[in-house]
Amino acid sequence: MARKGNTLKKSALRKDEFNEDQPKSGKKSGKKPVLPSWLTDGRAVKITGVFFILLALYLLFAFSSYLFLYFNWGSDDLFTTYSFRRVLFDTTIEAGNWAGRLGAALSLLLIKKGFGIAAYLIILMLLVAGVRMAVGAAILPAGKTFRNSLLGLLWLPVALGFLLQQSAYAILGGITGYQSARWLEGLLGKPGTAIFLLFSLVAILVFAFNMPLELPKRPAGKDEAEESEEADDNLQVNQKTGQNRFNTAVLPEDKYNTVEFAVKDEDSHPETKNAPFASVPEENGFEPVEPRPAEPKATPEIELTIENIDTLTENQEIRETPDRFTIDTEFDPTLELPHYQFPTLELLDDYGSTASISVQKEELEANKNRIVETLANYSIQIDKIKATIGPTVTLYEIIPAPGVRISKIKNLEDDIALSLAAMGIRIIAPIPGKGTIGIEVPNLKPEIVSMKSIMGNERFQNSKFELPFGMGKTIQNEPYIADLTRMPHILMAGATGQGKSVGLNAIIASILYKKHPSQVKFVMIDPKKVELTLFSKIERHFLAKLPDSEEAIITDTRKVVRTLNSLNIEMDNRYDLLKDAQVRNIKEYNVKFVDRRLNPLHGHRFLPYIIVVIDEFADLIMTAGKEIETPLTRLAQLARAIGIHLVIATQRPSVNIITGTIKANFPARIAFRVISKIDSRTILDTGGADQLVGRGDMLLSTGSDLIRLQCAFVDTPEVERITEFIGSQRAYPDAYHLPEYADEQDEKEVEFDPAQRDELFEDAARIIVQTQQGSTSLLQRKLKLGYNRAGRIIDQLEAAGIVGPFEGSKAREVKVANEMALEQYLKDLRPEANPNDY
Ligand SMILES: Nc1ncnc2c1ncn2[C@@H]1O[C@H](COP(=O)(O)OP(=O)(O)OP(=O)(O)O)[C@@H](O)[C@H]1O
Repeated sequence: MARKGNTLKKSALRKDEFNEDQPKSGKKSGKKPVLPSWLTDGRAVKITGVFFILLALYLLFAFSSYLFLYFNWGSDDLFTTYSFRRVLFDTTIEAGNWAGRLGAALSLLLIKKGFGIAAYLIILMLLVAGVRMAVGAAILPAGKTFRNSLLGLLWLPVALGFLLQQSAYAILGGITGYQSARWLEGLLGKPGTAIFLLFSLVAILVFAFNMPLELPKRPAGKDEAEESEEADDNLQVNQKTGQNRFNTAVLPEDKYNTVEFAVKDEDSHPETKNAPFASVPEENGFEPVEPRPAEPKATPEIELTIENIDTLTENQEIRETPDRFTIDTEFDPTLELPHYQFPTLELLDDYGSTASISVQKEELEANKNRIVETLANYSIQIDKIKATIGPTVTLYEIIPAPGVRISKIKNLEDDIALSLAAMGIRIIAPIPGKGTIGIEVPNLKPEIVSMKSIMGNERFQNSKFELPFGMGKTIQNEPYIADLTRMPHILMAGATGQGKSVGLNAIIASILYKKHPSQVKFVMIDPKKVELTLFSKIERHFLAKLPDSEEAIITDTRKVVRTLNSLNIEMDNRYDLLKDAQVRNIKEYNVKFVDRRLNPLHGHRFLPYIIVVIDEFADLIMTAGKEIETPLTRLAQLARAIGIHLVIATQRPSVNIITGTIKANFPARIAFRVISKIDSRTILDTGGADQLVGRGDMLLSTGSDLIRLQCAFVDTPEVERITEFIGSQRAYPDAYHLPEYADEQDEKEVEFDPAQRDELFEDAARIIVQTQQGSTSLLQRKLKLGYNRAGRIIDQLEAAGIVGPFEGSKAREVKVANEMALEQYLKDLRPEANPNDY
């Protein structure tokens, strides 16, 4: 929209409002300016500013000279003998002051008769105002300087007048100060005046500087002191040396292998030995070839080309990342742990050569022949087959002969799979965006994609994503690197032993390799109690927990409910901060905070990302149902903008676990091999996951795309080494604390009181002892109770010694062997049995 003339607000004092956008003439408004332009265009302001600066310098000379003369030669008091007017105009009077007669007169007025040395504050105010008006720069915040200087002009003369009244230095408080102090003394007495002055000093300091009032502390603990010293040292060291945070090796970008077969004749089947391979580099296991010239032949001869074979070598270069510290005044959250070293690639294992793509030409040929044969049986003619060899499967891309309908091939899906007789075949008809049909056939010798090859890849190392993670390799052998903030939550499913835990570890490890502990925190929920325990070593670096919780890896369902609710509070708090900062998301918020445009005194703080990892979600939903689902869904719906992301894994992808609401809020879903097509549909909304080969073979759905990946493999010893490496470094005093959340249950939980036990306590005890299963969900079912009440009863049973403590996904131990023993036990527990207790 075009800007209209003369619509900008004008102010005589604001330099920045007189900018280029200002209309050059008043033509459009048609009105004549009331004031001359030099008054309104900022020139007058500049001139006044320069005048103030020079006046400040003049007064500095005058005051200093006045005090110098006063203390060395007694005085330069012209006023005692001459009038102010005479001092100004009588040229016969000689002033000793360096600033002449006027300087002497002003000093006498402002220092001796006025405010004593507090008069220097007037110079300060003139300077601040002058510089601001002349060049638009702020040497000090103007408002605060004026306010504090005026308070100083009030307090300092009186205080000095009180303290120095009998000494030769009484002039430092000025006559005003001296007389005010006398008056106060008459009114309050000396002690009263001293108390008043002390009180007013404290009041001014609190008012002006928000001075904290606290009792003197014991000397700071060793850790704290060292930490802050180190922070300073580090800043210097790093500024000087430009030390880097990574010292890690980089692997070059992976190349992929594509093999092309061309079908020349559909009449018969090709002979493997005739396949036109050229010389074979031994280490690759197969060879680049030139396509053979198409010669008319009697057989359906197939031409094979292999494009673009490249051997990967490891650790080719050491990459240096940009300097960690810049010399400026930006807030740097990483200085909280300045010596933190990022994990190095040496902590990871290789799992054989990263280059070996071990599909042999015989295997390729055999598969190709079977595909051609099968299709020929159904009279489907094909023009060309192209094979792309991935780490686990090879994709045979078929270009049908003109006139062949894709739907025909699609209908033959099952037959083709059957005749290829291999597990893990997946047919993609057509490949989205191409007019070809894809048949994925598992390799006889699948390749393990090591985490090292992903982390060492340039794409990962140079990634500018907020929360980058390397999931594995695509069928083109390229690393798949994504940003968790864009996902923004991940739901992962797969039958037991198919690679979920490894997948979770790959995501967590990626982020540990890229992020400083101040930038990201994990909330780890592990009802199985085994998978995530390794990460407890990095509790004080990377984990977040409830303030009263001892364990940072959350295994108890009750605590999970509390933690998820607490995360909801954290989310609401963060939204308030974002609103106050007038930004839309955590990224903008942190940029503003780092630029020091948000005041920590108003509650602003650097916000780390929080990643909530849940291994075995089904267990939680089975035991706590809605209590888990409600806060979790709210997080999934709303937490993206404030930097909370969820990564959830489950063995059982059934519809009662992965409900519609949960699915709707998790657009990114990962499926490892599942048992049935129905499970595949539940997780991905399509089949395919039941056709995977297992061991990290996975499908990733991002809502629009479905990609087959081989998940990066990171083994337990590797995770141990990473956590050990991080855990052995200097840490925060504790894990990151989430806001307090107490549910009603916790309040009641404190102590078991037999008199207050639930009325179903005894029935519950009988059910548990009869079935010998200490399970909350059993009580829920049998007694038709909600989770809260069943949980409360099970706690009471634990306190009464009938069941043992919570053991994750396992049922609690039942400590009473049979019903007879229980009846006796219950009898003893009844209040009537122990009358003295009440
Ligand atoms: N990406 C991978 N590459 C190679 N092997 C893998 C990969 N992922 C998993 N495996 C193999 O499968 C085994 C089981 O994997 P994992 O523990 O991740 O399964 P899971 O799905 O978590 O099982 P559960 O649900 O029983 O915990 C691993 O010990 C490993 O041998």
